[in-house]
Amino acid sequence: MDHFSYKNGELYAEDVALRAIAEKVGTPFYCYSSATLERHYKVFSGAFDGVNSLVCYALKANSNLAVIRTLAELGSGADVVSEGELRRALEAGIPAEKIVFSGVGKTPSEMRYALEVGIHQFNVESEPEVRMLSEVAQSMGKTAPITFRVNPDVDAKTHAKISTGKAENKFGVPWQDVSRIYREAAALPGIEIVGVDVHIGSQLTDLEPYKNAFNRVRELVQQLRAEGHDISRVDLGGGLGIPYDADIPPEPAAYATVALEAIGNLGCQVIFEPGRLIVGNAGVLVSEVIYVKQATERKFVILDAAMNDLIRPAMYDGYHQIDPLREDQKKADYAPADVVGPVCESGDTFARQRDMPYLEDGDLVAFRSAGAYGAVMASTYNTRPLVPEVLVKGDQYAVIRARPSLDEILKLDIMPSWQQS
Ligand SMILES: Cc1ncc(COP(=O)(O)O)c(C=O)c1O
Ligand SMILES: N[C@@H](CCCC[NH3+])C(=O)O
Repeated sequence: MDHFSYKNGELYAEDVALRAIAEKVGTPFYCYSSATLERHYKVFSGAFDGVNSLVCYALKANSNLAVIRTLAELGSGADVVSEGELRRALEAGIPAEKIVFSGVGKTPSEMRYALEVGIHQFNVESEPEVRMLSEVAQSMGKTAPITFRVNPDVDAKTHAKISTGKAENKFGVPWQDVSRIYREAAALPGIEIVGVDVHIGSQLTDLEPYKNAFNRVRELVQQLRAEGHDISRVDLGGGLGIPYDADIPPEPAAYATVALEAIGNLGCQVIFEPGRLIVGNAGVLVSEVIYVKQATERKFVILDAAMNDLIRPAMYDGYHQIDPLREDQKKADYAPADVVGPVCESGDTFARQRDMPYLEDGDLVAFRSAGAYGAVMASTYNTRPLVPEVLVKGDQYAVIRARPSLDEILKLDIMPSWQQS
């Protein structure tokens, strides 16, 4: 069931009309549905019922505290990639023992903080990193539980910018060096090896790359055990795609079958790091049409949202369905148009020559599937205030991040002494 649907001729988020939020909060804004967040989390975690598993929601997809809290209340763990995300996870109520720390560039001070709070594990991505982690842990009289993220050199068949499991990508330790790297790490005083980690990319719509990677990991676990390592956890990462356009990604249940066929009977705790799957379709970006410009070659629908608010179309040619809030407009005369924002870049284009319904100045539209990698990737480019976020639950809604004022933005800059009058 879609929690963003038309009722009484208007697009609603659960039981709240998006137009009513727009009137109070102004546009553009992100709006998330608690019911969708809950449903997605439950469908994913439910696919592993009865399995020794831990779902660590990947905060990078959407790290608003209220969103994390919604998932924390359902029992979610967290996958974090910075001290900032780690603090968010803890603040939102996710216990440290359900938090895994990923990323190729963890700094010594981030390591120290994570060791202090006692996270579940570090997913280490290189030899210099494991040596540094050992030193930091030893200096604190602790040992760091680690997996190595291994690079299985498989093609995830997704956009090049979000593919992470090929040998040419910066992620993970090279497959041919894994055995030596585990052996050397096992000898480090501040390190306790607990498992193996893999994450091959994002927005995967095909199970084949997963099958290949997970089967390679299965063999690796058996080999590492034969070499004397105590492997009790396998972290399979995230990456399962969502429907944006015509692609129909596999259901979590089918993904679970592939994962458990490969890893299920190894006697390990199986960890997952889904991001987009949980939050992607739980959010929309609502924007107002500022002008409709008829140029010689084409029609431009100019919105008040721009690439700084939602960068996926500019950065990955990402597709987002754009629907008018008024249902009668959704049914009205379609004609090709470019949908663009006000930022001074040609790349500030959300859709090119897309069949759009008839729209006029002042009309409101919603970008679908904007809950993941939307607000978190927003910037203030062109001195546009960071876009606010709203969370709906039933017939209630709350602003969960406010739009900063221009005064607040200007105050962030500091004039050097020689310029102060
Ligand atoms: C290590 C790691 N885990 C989890 C994720 C979450 O990915 P997704 O949002 O595609 O599920 C990512 C991002 O691709 C990642 O880099
Ligand atoms: N930001 C990307 C996904 C990146 C995944 C990061 N691990 C997107 O919007 O598709």
